[in-house]
Amino acid sequence: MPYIKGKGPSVVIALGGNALGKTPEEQLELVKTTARHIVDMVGDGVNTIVTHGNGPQVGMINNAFDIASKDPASKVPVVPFPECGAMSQGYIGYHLSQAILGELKSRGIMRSTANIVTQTVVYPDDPAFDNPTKPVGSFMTEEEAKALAEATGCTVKEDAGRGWRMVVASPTPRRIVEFDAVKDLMDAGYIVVSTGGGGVPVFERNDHYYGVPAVIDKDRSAAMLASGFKADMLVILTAVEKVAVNFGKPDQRDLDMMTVTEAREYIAQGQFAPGSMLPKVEACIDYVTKYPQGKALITSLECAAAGLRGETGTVIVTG
Ligand SMILES: Nc1ncnc2c1ncn2[C@@H]1O[C@H](COP(=O)(O)OP(=O)(O)O)[C@@H](O)[C@H]1O
Ligand SMILES: NC(=O)OP(=O)(O)O
Repeated sequence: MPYIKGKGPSVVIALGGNALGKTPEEQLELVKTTARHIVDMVGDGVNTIVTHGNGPQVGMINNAFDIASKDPASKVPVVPFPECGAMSQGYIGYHLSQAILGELKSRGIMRSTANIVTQTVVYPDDPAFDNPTKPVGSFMTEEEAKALAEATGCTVKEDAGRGWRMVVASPTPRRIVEFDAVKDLMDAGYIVVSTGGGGVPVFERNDHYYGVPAVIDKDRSAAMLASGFKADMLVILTAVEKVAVNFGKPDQRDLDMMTVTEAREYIAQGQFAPGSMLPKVEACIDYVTKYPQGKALITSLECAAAGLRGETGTVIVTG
């Protein structure tokens, strides 16, 4: 089916960490595979917005500037955290866009990409600012993490049984500043890479925006975009094909479908790990609650195209 601008179904995709890798070199290689799966999924018929995480990347950029700026000989200035967030969006978007363009071209699909460095309004009184929870940067041992906290004053925490990381506040996204521009580009047929890392968090004061040192959960921002656009689907791509109950236990059971009521029951039972699967399920609940005609899908990058065809993954619907 040839692509007809604005006529196909619409999808907001949220890419997890396994789609990007941890270093620029690794990312440049991994995004080729990511782009193949994205184009398999949305090819020439789907209106698409691609959002992505930035935890490892914003931490890496922040760390590099932090260390360099402490050495007077380097003449590297102090670079604030929101600027690091914007840099992470720019560099990840550049890699993704390059890879998607290459994939489209190799298949003869006449579409293009557009990257938008996006700002997301958050509220100053958000309680998240009193309790940093969002892991950024690379994993460390407990000793390394505590030494970093001692040296820089940052907060460090254990991340879902996988090691220690620096953590920053993760406020609730309230509004995407560039929402209209993203919509116009999507309607014009571009595959839009937007709201990376959830968008750079900003406070809005007297008609101006001010960057905030925090990282928004990208799945929550993706859900807000999807409900705002009344997108037909929110697709959260991570490292597992399906969401499970009793995850990692001998009696693990993979789920094909959950209603919002069932998802809430599983959350109450503690089935989804905070900091990993829980925010994804919550984002899906948020989207289908605000836009009940929508369908949310959680699956792996490899299963993305099959998931969109309804063949696999976990679907979350209203009810
Ligand atoms: N109930 C569950 N079902 C499936 N996966 C789960 C569950 N609880 C925790 N997980 C873990 O959550 C991971 C997804 O979270 P995370 O790695 O933080 O996401 P991202 O892909 O956005 O980086 C899965 O790969 C899986 O290891
Ligand atoms: N911003 C964000 O959610 O990044 P990660 O997915 O890398 O944690």
